[in-house]
Amino acid sequence: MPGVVEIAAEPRADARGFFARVYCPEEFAAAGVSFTSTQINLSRNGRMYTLRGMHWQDPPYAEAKLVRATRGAIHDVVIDLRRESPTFRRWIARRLDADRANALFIPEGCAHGFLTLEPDTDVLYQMSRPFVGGQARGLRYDDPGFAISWPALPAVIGEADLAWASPWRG
Ligand SMILES: Cc1cn([C@H]2C[C@H](O)[C@@H](COP(=O)(O)OP(=O)(O)O[C@H]3O[C@@H](C)C(=O)[C@@H](O)[C@H]3O)O2)c(=O)[nH]c1=O
Repeated sequence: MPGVVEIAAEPRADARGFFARVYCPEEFAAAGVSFTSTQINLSRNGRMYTLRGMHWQDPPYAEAKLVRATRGAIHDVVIDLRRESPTFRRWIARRLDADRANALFIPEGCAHGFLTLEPDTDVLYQMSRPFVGGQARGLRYDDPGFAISWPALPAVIGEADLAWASPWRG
């Protein structure tokens, strides 16, 4: 999907564990990803199969984000909502886990959501712009127009995420 990039860390392991650089704007730019973060958000998810999504914001509040699990693991999903994109309306999924320290860069114009794959999973987002309330847009994780294949049904999901209009007619 154009502009969506999985970032693999290069952990240097020793007797203590590992060390990995996980965010480097210069290296990202060299790989064609223009991204600097202004805010960092953390969500804690107690139960396995907690679902959050599918979220985005429209211009002028559109956000790019760099997402990772810092504890546990997630099944991370991106839907391309950019009309000019060759993958408009398609979705992709990646497993992100704390042990591998991998991350997904999600550009503006894409919906994002995840399902936790372990209990007590923490998800860290680096955001391209400061949060502006009241601008959240969303569609249902099970919207028939997208038919996302999830590894399990959600055990926990917020009321707001169940209330998005379905099917999405954006
Ligand atoms: C997203 C966000 C929420 N909030 C507030 C609003 C609300 O009171 C509380 C919880 O917000 P939400 O219910 O929207 O949180 P959540 O459902 O976890 O929203 C997140 O979902 C994932 C899938 C994303 O991609 C994120 O960008 C974000 O949209 O935190 C902030 O203060 N800053 C923020 O950046």
